[in-house]
Amino acid sequence: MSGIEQARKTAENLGHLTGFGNEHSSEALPGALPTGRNSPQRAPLGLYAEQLSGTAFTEPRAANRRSWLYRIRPSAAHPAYRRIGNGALRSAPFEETVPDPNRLRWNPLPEPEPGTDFVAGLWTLGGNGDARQRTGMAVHLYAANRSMTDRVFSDADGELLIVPERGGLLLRTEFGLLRAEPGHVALIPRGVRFRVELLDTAPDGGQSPAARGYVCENYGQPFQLPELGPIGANGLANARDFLAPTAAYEDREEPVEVVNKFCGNLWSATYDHSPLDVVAWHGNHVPYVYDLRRFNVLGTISYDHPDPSIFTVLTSPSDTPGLAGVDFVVFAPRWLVGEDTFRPPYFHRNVMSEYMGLIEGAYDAKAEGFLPGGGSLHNMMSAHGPDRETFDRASAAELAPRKVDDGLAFMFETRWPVTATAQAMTADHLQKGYDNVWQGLARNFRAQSMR
Ligand SMILES: O=C(O)Cc1cc(O)ccc1O
Ligand SMILES: [Fe+2]
Repeated sequence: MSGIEQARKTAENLGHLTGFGNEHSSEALPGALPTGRNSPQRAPLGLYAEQLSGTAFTEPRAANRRSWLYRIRPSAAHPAYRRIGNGALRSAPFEETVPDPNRLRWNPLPEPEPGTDFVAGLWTLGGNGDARQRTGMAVHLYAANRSMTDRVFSDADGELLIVPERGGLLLRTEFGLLRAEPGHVALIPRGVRFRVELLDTAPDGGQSPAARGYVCENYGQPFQLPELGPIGANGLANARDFLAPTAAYEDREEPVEVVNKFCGNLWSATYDHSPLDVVAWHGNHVPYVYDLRRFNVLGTISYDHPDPSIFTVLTSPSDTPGLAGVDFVVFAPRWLVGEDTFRPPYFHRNVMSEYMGLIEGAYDAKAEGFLPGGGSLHNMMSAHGPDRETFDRASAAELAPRKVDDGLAFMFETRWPVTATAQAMTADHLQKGYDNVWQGLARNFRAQSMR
């Protein structure tokens, strides 16, 4: 059986625990989880107890994230970490280029070199804040053609929201296994070790595995569900649709490299066993997947185009109420029924900065040039909105109810401008002439109303 077939078979029968932010618990062997206490004098089955804290011990209950792991060896049993090359991964603070007010758009990443795994395939577009201060975010893309085998990755700098665009992923984590297909998002919390195996070959009939997508690295407060306010008790991303893994462990006494992203750099230490050796766990600092097609899209049933905050799946709050460090927003299939309304996204200038990506199909504000696997960056106050073709079409369209179901787009919307990396500004796949999509918008002004 090929690696892909094996991974597929594994991915097909995974158990899950449901619910966002729950105090989950799971054991791969009966009796592995201690009852009534976290740290018994001797943990069951000769396991080591270890707490993994994603928030300060003292943060309020509603925000507090931690898990207890019961593992074959404690994580502490490892030799020194040594620096390794960062590849195309960059980190905040982003100072390679001057923040750019221009609207920027990229085509998909070029095909990776043969033998590129998920970690080697990470390519940073830009970001903001400071990893050392646990503020801000980074936008990464990935393109991989090989499963990780004898190494695992973890990110001390932040949580990773993985948005597959091409090819399914099997995520083997300390907490168990998750499957993330295009159209799903997967979240790996800060510090959690994981290995990425690829589940698909390239769509062109190629034999080699292929995976491509986006990653929002969130240095700030963990993503949470947005408040619902007057929407009520249900809607948007429903908590029950978030799936956490059930415990599954590797008992491998052989060298496994742990690649640790720490304050912007990659460090490596080789354990003499697999650190995915957690037999039981409980807590709420856990990885999860969410199927974006489960998003309960709310919008106008009268007139006007609501602000896209209505499409927020997850938000990382800042210390200022209502101001997100970063929001993850999805443009999912939905009906448009607004009367006397310009239905696509309006022209706007926004204090927040918007990175957009496309998982499949097309996006309703752009007639051409915004491609699956590509992305656009509309930084703080940069003027953008529908391209000329979209404006002309939508201004003349007959306003019958219309289903928009030909694409799945998303946005990382962040409080601070995104400074691009040098590689992003010099990349061949940075589009030239993006400004032209707004050229030729006709002057329609008449001093006298025709109504
Ligand atoms: O396409 C964009 O720019 C994202 C976006 C979508 C929308 O519906 C309203 C505002 C906005 O920034
Ligand atoms: Fe926008």
